[in-house]
Amino acid sequence: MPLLKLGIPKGSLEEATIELFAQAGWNITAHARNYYPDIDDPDIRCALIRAQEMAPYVERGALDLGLTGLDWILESQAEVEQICTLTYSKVSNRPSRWVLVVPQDSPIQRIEDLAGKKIATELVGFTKRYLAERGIEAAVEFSWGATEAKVVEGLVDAVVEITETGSTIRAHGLRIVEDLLITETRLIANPQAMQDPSRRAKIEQIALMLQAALRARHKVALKCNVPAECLDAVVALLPSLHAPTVSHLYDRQWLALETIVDAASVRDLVPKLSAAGAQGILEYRLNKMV
Ligand SMILES: Nc1ncnc2c1ncn2[C@@H]1O[C@H](COP(=O)(O)OP(=O)(O)OP(=O)(O)O)[C@@H](O)[C@H]1O
Ligand SMILES: O=P(O)(O)OC[C@H]1O[C@H](OP(=O)(O)OP(=O)(O)O)[C@H](O)[C@@H]1O
Ligand SMILES: [Mg+2]
Repeated sequence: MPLLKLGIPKGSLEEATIELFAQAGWNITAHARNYYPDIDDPDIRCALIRAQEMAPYVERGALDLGLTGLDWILESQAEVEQICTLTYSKVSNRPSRWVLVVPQDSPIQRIEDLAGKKIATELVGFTKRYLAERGIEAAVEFSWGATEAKVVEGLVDAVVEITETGSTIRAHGLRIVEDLLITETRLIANPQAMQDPSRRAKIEQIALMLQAALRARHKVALKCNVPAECLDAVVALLPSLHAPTVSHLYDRQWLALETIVDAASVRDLVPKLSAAGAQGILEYRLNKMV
């Protein structure tokens, strides 16, 4: 098959993306001084590309496939096929938000109060369109970064910035006026590449495995042994969607129970299972969930 040209986002998403590929089954090794990381799949050639430039390169076919944020796909207005959403950011498995922020004591309370004001952002096109759709006339200027500092210094009236954990906004003592966009990582493909059966198959394989790896991060497997007389009480505690597998132990008075649950529910669930008579409770991490 022809080599599939894959763009890995350089910058904020780089580490998290390489980690996700590793969990999905592909080892990518970045090198300090070149932008062509190795990948242990002879069908794929990798390139490190800025998230901001990913969609235009995928649109024109310089890359068949790439990962970038929804924010930069919208900003570039590139025509690419969005294969799937992969909800992870720089440090978490959650989306990030582009927000309008002002100093705590600013008179700006609502987005409409921006009329006649000056705003700095890296996401200029999106912000201009967002304001135009609401009939708000304001000056939007490009910021090369460290954007929060500009509103603190009074260089502009407001900034539109991305926030994930909220720590940068807190550190600058800023106030969020409005959410403009919830963004998460997307897998995007060149439309012609999707017409080619062998590249399409490879893209679908990658999409399936990346989604399976991400899904598994939110779930765990639970195993326990239950005396037969406690089985109904223990099963009643488990979420109904996840019907448990039940098998007999050598001692027929005991049953082994296995199920998949939300990782976040475990700290509440395990004490309840124990109180209902479950013993030898084990929790396993999962690597993939299809
Ligand atoms: N915590 C985060 N901070 C910034 N961007 C993030 C974060 N989490 C995810 N992203 C996504 O990463 C992409 C931006 O990454 P990129 O590395 O190109 O910009 P950057 O983080 O501003 O780079 P730089 O390190 O040069 O400031 C966007 O699609 C954005 O949605
Ligand atoms: O809500 P948080 O988790 O604090 O993350 C958001 C911050 O991270 C990014 O900064 P980056 O590291 O890209 O620096 P930059 O401002 O120079 O682009 C972004 O521009 C915010 O400043
Ligand atoms: Mg930045």
